[in-house]
Amino acid sequence: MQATATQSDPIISFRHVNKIYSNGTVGLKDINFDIPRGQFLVVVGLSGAGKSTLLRTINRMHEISSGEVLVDNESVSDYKGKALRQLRRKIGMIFQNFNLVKRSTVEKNVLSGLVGYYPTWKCVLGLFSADDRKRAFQALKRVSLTNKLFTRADELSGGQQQRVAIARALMQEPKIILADEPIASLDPRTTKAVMDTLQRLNREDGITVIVNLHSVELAQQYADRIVGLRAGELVYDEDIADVTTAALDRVYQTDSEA
Ligand SMILES: Nc1ncnc2c1ncn2[C@@H]1O[C@H](COP(=O)(O)OP(=O)(O)OP(=O)(O)O)[C@@H](O)[C@H]1O
Repeated sequence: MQATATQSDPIISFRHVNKIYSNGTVGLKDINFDIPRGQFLVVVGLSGAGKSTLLRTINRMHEISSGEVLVDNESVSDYKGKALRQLRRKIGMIFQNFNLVKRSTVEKNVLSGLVGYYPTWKCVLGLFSADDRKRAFQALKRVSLTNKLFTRADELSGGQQQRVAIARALMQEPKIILADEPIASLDPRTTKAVMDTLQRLNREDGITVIVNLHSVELAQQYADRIVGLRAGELVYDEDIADVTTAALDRVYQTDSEA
């Protein structure tokens, strides 16, 4: 079944991907594009354009209706059981609302990134090895938060919580990070800290990063490439060198204006 992927193969490919929700809403419409390894891709579009849906088809948080999503040349729809858990391990996910256990310490939250590696009961009981604790510390070092190891998550600022969420994702040693509006609830200064952290992981560790953003300005600042969705369709796809604000604005036209 496995076609071994080489470095030059795209890490993710969308082939005629359609997603229709059970209530009939079209989430994605014939999406076709490849994402090269190590790219920092930003997805933009109006609210409801399909950005979250697109991201969530990659780790199968959402099932597609037809077409294929390939990760490392393999169709994610074929993954079951252990293979699906392994797929999800190599894909870290960052959410707008951080998804931390607020009453737990930063260290425990970061260690919970190992949930795909340990039996769940071990995670629940907090039975982690000294080596894993060291890894958690290293992950926190990458996001500059080692001084908060034993602080409760709900005592941190939003930006710090998001960096804990990134450290948690790093415990999976991911090849891909999906970030769904990671800075939507942050102020400009903490936004920069979070985006800089994602950029560093992309550049230094070669992690492929895919970020959904509302801000075109931020997209232009951080992306290697920007794709734009409108009503579930891919209507824009440019490398950053070719991005113009005027062309990007068209992504934000409503159907009546388009
Ligand atoms: N579980 C669901 N059931 C039915 N329709 C859904 C579901 N989730 C999303 N949709 C619809 O699919 C379309 C795409 O939604 P999606 O959340 O992917 O957009 P988005 O671009 O991420 O929006 P936002 O920027 O507001 O997060 C929208 O019309 C939305 O209402």
